Amino acid sequence: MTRRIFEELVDSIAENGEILKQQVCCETNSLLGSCLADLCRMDEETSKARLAVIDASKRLIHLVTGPYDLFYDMMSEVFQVGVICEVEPEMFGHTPLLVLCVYDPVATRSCMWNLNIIFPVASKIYEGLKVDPTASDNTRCAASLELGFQDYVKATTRSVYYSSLHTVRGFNWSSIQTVVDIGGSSGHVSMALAEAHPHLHCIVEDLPDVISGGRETLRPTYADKIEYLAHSFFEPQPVATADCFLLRFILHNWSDEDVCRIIANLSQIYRSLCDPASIVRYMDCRMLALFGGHERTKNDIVALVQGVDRRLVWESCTQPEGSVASFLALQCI
Ligand SMILES: C[S@@+](CC[C@H](N)C(=O)[O-])C[C@H]1O[C@@H](n2cnc3c(N)ncnc32)[C@H](O)[C@@H]1O
Repeated sequence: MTRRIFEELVDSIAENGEILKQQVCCETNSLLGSCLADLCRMDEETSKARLAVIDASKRLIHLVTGPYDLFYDMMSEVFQVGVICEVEPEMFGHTPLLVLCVYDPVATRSCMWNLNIIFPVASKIYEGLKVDPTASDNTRCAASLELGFQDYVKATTRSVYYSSLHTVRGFNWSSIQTVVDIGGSSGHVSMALAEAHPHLHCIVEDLPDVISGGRETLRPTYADKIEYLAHSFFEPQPVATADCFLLRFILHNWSDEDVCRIIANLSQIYRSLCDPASIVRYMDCRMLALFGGHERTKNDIVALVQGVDRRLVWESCTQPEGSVASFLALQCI
């Protein structure tokens, strides 16, 4: 179909162009202006041929260049992004932003992050708002729906390897009165501890939003056993009288430098850690890919801790059977 129209247009231009050519040849140069429209003695046949050439040429341009209006609409969308602009009518050029992206690797990566991560996630905002119109539940936000990150976390924490029962059973809690559950989230580990060891007083520390969520949902049975404290582990530890600081799945997504800052903010440390096993190596890779952090062996931790405070000395390491993590006990001498 397109081929037939193309051939008809080319033939029409050739045929009518021939008629125009004859007229042009009859004119003396002095009478011919800057274009054929200026032909002074144009008879009816020539006039028709001229209009036919104009019409066929326009249609041929559209056929060869594609639907220009649609193309222009699409370009107008691209203008909004700010990387291409219309330098002059129908002439497109790069903006300084695009030039920056070409020469600055940080700007390029930032654009790629937006294109690969943010834009696909943002496309799920509508679905997220349909299930959670207040947009207050991060398990149903666009990122969770698109990337399934919360499901991944849920599935991991549900597995037996990560069970809080290992924390409950794997350590001799009888000598401890007060435990600070650093980065304790909504307090699920403290609840398991309080249930199994009723003498324990647990203080759950986490970021303010997490703490207010935990406080609101705490069951009355735990009211006198668990308290909540909004605190960042990058600030000096406010609870000076605790017997034990529990850091469960806290250090592994931070760099050595950050881990040193976290440790330096504590006066005594008890840290659960496992010896390298295949599951830990797997976790190690995930921490590296997601946060630039990594899992640490007993020796890694001891070296880090000693670098921060030489009074903190290695006491014991026990790995509850079936647990991915171990208890690493360090004592302040
Ligand atoms: C991987 S979760 C571990 C939760 C809990 N300890 C467990 O074992 O299931 C890490 C926790 O650290 C908290 N967190 C992140 N940055 C923090 C900070 N600067 N200060 C205190 N808590 C923080 C997060 O809100 C989250 O609850």
